[in-house]
Amino acid sequence: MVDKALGGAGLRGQVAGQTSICTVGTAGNGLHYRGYDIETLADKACFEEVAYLLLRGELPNEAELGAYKTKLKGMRKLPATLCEMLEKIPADAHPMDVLRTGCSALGNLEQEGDFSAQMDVSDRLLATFPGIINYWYRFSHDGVRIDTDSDCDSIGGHFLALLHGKAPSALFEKVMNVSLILYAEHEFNASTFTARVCASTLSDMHSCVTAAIGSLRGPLHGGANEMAMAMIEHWASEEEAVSRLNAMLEQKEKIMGFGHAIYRTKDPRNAVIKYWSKALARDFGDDRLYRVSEATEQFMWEKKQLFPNADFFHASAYHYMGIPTKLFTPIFVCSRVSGWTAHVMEQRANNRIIRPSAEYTGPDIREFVALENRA
Ligand SMILES: CC(=O)SCCNC(=O)CCNC(=O)[C@H](O)C(C)(C)COP(=O)(O)OP(=O)(O)OC[C@H]1O[C@@H](n2cnc3c(N)ncnc32)[C@H](O)[C@@H]1OP(=O)(O)O
Ligand SMILES: O=C([O-])CC(=O)C(=O)O
Repeated sequence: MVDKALGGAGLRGQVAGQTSICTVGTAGNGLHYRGYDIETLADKACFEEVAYLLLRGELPNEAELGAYKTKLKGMRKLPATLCEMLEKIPADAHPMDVLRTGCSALGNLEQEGDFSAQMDVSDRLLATFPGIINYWYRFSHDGVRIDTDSDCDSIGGHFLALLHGKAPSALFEKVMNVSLILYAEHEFNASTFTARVCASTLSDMHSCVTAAIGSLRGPLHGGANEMAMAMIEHWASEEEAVSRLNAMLEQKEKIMGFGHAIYRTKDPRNAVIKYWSKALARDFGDDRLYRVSEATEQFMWEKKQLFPNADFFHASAYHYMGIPTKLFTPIFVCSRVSGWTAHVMEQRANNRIIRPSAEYTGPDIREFVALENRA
């Protein structure tokens, strides 16, 4: 029986399993990866260090980090067959579908088999996702067959290098690094829970991640960063933002990039990405989007006590770095795959098939009526 006090809809408040990877909102509004505070990680660590922490349980020392970055760099090349498949996907496909297909295709070409190489499979996905999405994007949009290797040794820098065909500025590489850290992990969110349900059947890693990408795609989850951009990009001023928001709320529309299933007063990732969005606005030389975003934040708090989640200021930040809006959510995948695969391995290590019960609301037991006798 669902505990009504916990607000059963959406399984809110129910403990659905154990994890040692992450806590969300336990210390008020805090977020910790394996005990480390998110703000400290975003300030002092690089994304590869954080991925290592999530996947292996401890921060690497200098030699371990160097070796890990070298390993990931050496895993970037895509199989030729995968490139051929990506070339067949049309330019108007949804980029999250491209990644979902790319992940699934890789699972055919490089089958996981038994789980003994699960760490290498996880690293391979982490290393190849920037190449998969950018190979498709550059081929379908620019007619270019890119080399999915780049000289950048950070995953964030590598993503931008593939997209723009040149090494990113130090500022852009730093912000990508911060962004990937912020997005890497978030306990039992919808996509991670999807991955764990799939893992609990003892399915392979590629199936778990493919399923998770499907869940992240939706606008109530990862897709919100793109929807936020679509909302703010046409607003010329703070005044226009406020009048449009008023109209949207009157129509009972949801404001994308606001609210959260767990946090009640703030999302700790917001202040971090907001800071970097402001720095990027200065660098860009036009802060309209940033000002409009700040006005939206202030209005939403005053009017609805709703705060920006991780997605909202990512919209302006990514835009300032010259990233097309349709690639926003795929970047989330390039990061969150570290959390998903860590959860799959954790589920496998202490598994019982996830199979909750349902409260039945259909008709009582009734007699079957033969087809010819039905009204
Ligand atoms: C990285 C991430 O995945 S973060 C989440 C990204 N998603 C978004 O930004 C989409 C917009 N936000 C939302 O749809 C929701 O806030 C969710 C999906 C994130 C959380 O949903 P819930 O847990 O159901 O929200 P919650 O129970 O706190 O909602 C309380 C009330 O606030 C309203 N509300 C919540 N978010 C919003 C919003 N963004 N805009 C307008 N109203 C909102 C709800 O409609 C609800 O109103 P009601 O009681 O009249 O029905
Ligand atoms: O935890 C959630 O429900 C959504 C979220 O913020 C995330 O996955 O990063």
